[in-house]
Amino acid sequence: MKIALLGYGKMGKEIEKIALERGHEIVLKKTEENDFNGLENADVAIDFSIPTAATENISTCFNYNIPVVSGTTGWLEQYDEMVVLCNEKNGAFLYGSNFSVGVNLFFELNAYLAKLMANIKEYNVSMEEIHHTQKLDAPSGTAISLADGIIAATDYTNWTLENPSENQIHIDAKRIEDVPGTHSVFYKSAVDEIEIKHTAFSRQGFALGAVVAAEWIKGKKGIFSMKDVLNLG
Ligand SMILES: NC(=O)C1=CN([C@@H]2O[C@H](COP(=O)(O)OP(=O)(O)OC[C@H]3O[C@@H](n4cnc5c(N)ncnc54)[C@H](OP(=O)(O)O)[C@@H]3O)[C@@H](O)[C@H]2O)C=CC1
Ligand SMILES: O=C(O)C1=N[C@H](C(=O)O)C[C@H](O)C1
Repeated sequence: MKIALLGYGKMGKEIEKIALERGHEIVLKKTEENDFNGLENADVAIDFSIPTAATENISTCFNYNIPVVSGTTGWLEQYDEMVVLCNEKNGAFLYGSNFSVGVNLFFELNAYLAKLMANIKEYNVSMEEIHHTQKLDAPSGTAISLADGIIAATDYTNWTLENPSENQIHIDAKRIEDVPGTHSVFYKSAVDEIEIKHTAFSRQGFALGAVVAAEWIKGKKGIFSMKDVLNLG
């Protein structure tokens, strides 16, 4: 398969390594410095760029009729716009705040726990995410997905990075050198605490998941998520 990499930083390079190992070819390495030359030859594009570049990258793929998998975080207020555009162009689009199998299972566990806790008012929920110091967005896309999972099942209405009111989920976003990504969800009462936690040891799991998603989306049309790729229902 011919792959266009939109973003060739820490993730782009890790994805390249895994894509080559799986027999794919890289036809474009897009950064801030170059243009989309080569995108026309791709079977699929993988966008891991920066928040301000994601929508241009994704919409350009729709214009070229190339299926696109995006893992870039920090641009989600424009997600609905991209969905409309994808449908207008009869394209294929898959966004994932986190492509690792482990985190996608963690999303399911989080949703299940939130459902269990929905009517148990003794517990307050909060979250922590820890990432490397180069990360541009806070909270992480993964933390937002986890918060959305809790909001869907409980009386919590939104998340905040500081001073939560009663119906807000507090997310503590920490930046520590070289941490690939750690997410925890806490339910605390006066007498105890339940914690669920996912720790990434490297970027390998994110990158493998993105390549598997790219292999999966080739030849498809529509809007997808990692739930579809991993058959999580
Ligand atoms: N969904 C997931 O599983 C994961 C998502 N991420 C997300 O992926 C994104 C990238 O992360 P990471 O690789 O660590 O970041 P890096 O900062 O290491 O890389 C970003 C890359 O984007 C490039 N870039 C800048 N402008 C453009 C543009 N206009 N078009 C295309 N590329 C551009 C940069 O180019 P230049 O070098 O020229 O500046 C650089 O190559 C982030 O949003 C991060 O949150 C990260 C890990 C996992
Ligand atoms: O920027 C990162 O590095 C990561 N970003 C994603 C996010 O914002 O959730 C996924 C992962 O945690 C690493």
